[in-house]
Amino acid sequence: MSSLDEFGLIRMLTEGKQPESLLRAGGVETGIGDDAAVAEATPGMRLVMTCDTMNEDIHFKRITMRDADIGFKAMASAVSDIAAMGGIPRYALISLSMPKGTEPERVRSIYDGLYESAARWNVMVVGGDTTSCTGGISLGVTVIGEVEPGRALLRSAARPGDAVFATGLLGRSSAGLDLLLNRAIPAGNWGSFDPQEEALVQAHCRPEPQVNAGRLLLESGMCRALNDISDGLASEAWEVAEASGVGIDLVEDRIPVADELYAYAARQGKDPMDYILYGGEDYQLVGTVPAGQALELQLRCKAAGVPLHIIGCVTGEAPGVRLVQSSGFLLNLGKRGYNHFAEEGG
Ligand SMILES: Nc1ncnc2c1ncn2[C@@H]1O[C@H](COP(=O)(O)OP(=O)(O)O)[C@@H](O)[C@H]1O
Ligand SMILES: Cc1ncc(C[n+]2csc(CCOP(=O)(O)OP(=O)(O)O)c2C)c(N)n1
Ligand SMILES: [Mg+2]
Ligand SMILES: [Mg+2]
Ligand SMILES: [Mg+2]
Repeated sequence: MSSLDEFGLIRMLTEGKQPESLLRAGGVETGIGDDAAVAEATPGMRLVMTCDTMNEDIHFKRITMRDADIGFKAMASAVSDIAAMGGIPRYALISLSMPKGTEPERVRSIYDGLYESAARWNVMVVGGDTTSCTGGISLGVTVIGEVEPGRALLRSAARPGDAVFATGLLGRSSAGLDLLLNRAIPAGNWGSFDPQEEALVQAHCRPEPQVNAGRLLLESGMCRALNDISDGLASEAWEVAEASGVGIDLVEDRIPVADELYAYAARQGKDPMDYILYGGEDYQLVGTVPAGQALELQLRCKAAGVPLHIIGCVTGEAPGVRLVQSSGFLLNLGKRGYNHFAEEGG
């Protein structure tokens, strides 16, 4: 980072990435360059606010993600929390910390990915903060969005008798991570993955937050609770169960397993459910709908091209999550998922 000072660096990373006309159309009055950003709030809407951080060696390593993927995924994971509220993402602030001596090319690529992700979900990057640090790279993304008053989809809204659903396929990101860690080839030089492996790697490096699904679920008026899956299905279902004061039964035979996950898990001698329940970083949504409306919601989602799988039900049991196994055995699932402060790290 020798040839650039902090301000030159910020300019290099952000200048011209989102043209003035786009920012204006997106509601930005004052963007990057002043003490703070000023942007429009849609009259009558509420703000939805969230942040997520990606740290080197915790969320990514040189062998697991290309630099552009890091930026893409940092934005995607924050947008996912807006999606999980049924909100519309609008603005983002980026907090970048990196060790002195980081190659400018590296951060430039991270920002390419960040802006690619921002464009995808129509998010205006309005500011941030850049600092040096002693560890690895850290990228924090704050996203501000909007939602109709009183309509946000909360973890606490599940009721006994609801059906439990998940959008899309789970466990693939975690299997992709497993694959990348086992191969231990520097990111960008992979080259040798077969198409099924490539799909797992893609799920890990380029997750797709379910913004359209979240909006559809809110607008349907049928969805009760909603949560995004960052730490694994078991952990996120537990969050809904505890916040709502209900039990959740997941039915193993109803949880879809992607072909590529099935094949990879079989090769590893592992159960695909381990990736699905405890892996995380899928950024799909898990939620509940009154059972009598589940089919209607499913049809409405299908018509909009949003997959919705009914994977279980909400019970009046004490808060907890159980798996109805294919054998019929009822297994109590631990709160286990990715845990930053677990002894073994995760
Ligand atoms: N350091 C913190 N200070 C204040 N609030 C926090 C902090 N970390 C997390 N939270 C809040 O705690 C809640 C749960 O956070 P987290 O588990 O990270 O959410 P998610 O998994 O959906 O990203 C959120 O409301 C989040 O804003
Ligand atoms: C090198 C590496 N090791 C392990 C993981 C797995 N991992 C790291 S953080 C995480 C959970 C999601 O991150 P978190 O910061 O907890 O997101 P949040 O729940 O706050 O959205 C997972 C599964 C990874 N992505 N990369
Ligand atoms: Mg978090
Ligand atoms: Mg979340
Ligand atoms: Mg999150």
